Amino acid sequence: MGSKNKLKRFKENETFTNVVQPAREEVLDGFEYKGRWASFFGNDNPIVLELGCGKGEYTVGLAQINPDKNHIGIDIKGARFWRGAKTALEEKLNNVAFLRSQIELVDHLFAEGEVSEIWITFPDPQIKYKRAKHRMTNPEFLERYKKILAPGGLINLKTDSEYMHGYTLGLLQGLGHEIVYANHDVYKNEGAPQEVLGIQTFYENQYLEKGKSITYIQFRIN
Ligand SMILES: C[S@@+](CC[C@H](N)C(=O)[O-])C[C@H]1O[C@@H](n2cnc3c(N)ncnc32)[C@H](O)[C@@H]1O
Repeated sequence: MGSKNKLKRFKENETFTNVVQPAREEVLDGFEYKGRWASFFGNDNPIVLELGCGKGEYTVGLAQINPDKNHIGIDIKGARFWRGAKTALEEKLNNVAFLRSQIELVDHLFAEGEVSEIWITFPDPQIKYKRAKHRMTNPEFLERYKKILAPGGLINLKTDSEYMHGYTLGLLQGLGHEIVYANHDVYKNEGAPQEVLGIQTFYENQYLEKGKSITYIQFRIN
């Protein structure tokens, strides 16, 4: 995408009522919506997050299926989620928001137990050992998710990366967390839920064109 187009999207994001773009300091000093997301949406429906949402396909797709839940896509790249935010406004989906922030700050963005479910869609697997701290299912991230999830809250990981799939399964088993469901090729092996089969992301479509298998894990943190 050209820089002119990006600038246009950044400008438009500022006018979108469903986009929240706090400065890092605001988040660290006591974020206005932490513990108050119900006031943002005007109801206290369950909150579902998509972390590293890119263009926000899951945020919009799940919001269409579940109008009685509030969906928030988080990404640091505003020019990407501009797409999802615009679609949600055009379709008058008032249960959608996009939040521009670092996922590392997620426990500053939401209060304890404020989130009912998390989707992690096609994260960069960060295979190199030095990059492990950025892997979105590493133990530090799981601790952050645990803080903000309500009791029994679910985490969903959908990825093309065999590495990320295997790493996460091994970690969950080792730490004694509950693996609710796992499938290493969702379009081939029967049993994956409709939410997994019926929504495809931008990155997913690229992997599907290359004939890659798509994997899925649903789990709970103990
Ligand atoms: C590989 S892309 C996947 C995007 C989308 N989920 C999809 O499937 O098309 C990963 C996304 O995560 C975002 N991301 C990666 N690390 C992040 C972080 N620490 N905080 C916020 N966003 C992050 C990137 O900006 C990028 O949009």
